[in-house]
Amino acid sequence: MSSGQPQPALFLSKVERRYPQGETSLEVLRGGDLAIWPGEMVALVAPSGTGKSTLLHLAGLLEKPDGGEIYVGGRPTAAMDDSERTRIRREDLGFVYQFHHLLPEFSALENVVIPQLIRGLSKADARSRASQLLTFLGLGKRLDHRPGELSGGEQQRVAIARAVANAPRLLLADEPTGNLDPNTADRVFQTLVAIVRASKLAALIATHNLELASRMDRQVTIRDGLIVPLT
Ligand SMILES: Nc1ncnc2c1ncn2[C@@H]1O[C@H](COP(=O)(O)OP(=O)(O)OP(=O)(O)O)[C@@H](O)[C@H]1O
Repeated sequence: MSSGQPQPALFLSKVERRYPQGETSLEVLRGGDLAIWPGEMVALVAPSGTGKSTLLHLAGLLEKPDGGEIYVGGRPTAAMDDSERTRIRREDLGFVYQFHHLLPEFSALENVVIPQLIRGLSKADARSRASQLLTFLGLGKRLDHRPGELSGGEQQRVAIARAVANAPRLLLADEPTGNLDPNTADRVFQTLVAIVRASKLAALIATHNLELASRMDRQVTIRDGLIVPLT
């Protein structure tokens, strides 16, 4: 892919992934394509065991495909070494998981500041951005609370702020509200959509919740190892 042209935030091209299974192998992805453009929110809705986590791990450069290529912002990643992949993960990708994985001994604000310091921002700029993001997500009065002093929905909103703090190209989320009760899930999901829209990010969000998925621009599934529109 050439630079200069508009590029998808993420392009999985003919991606293959198989796992050894006894003397044969289990083909989870068999050459699927998926392009996600800047500003686009795509839901990944697929039955258990069809390869959602595998796909998210590949898109997050946590695993390498057995075939095909993964482009992030137009850059091919298959031949990159580990340090380059780590840099892309830190600078271009944001992650939200079902369980928030916040640092328990640090405040909400510090949890959002730390990734920005690792990225090289000044402490003052990082604190100002963290405070803005958390306020946008409705946590302006909770900045100094530690995760253990926050509700589940509040913790997940801190995790969302942390994921977008470095202005990634692409947000990857695996069941981001799967651990919350339906009302809290709905509210957290609304804030997730709001912040992705406000930041004009691209997002790939795996969810079992069809109602939440329907609020995104596009829904895809995995069928027979290929990534296809959900119908
Ligand atoms: N490291 C591995 N080694 C062997 N098989 C694996 C490995 N990881 C996943 N698999 C298999 O690949 C298939 C896809 O797994 P994956 O975790 O991607 O599914 P999923 O759609 O995310 O499922 P769920 O919704 O239940 O989390 C499953 O059959 C799983 O057993």
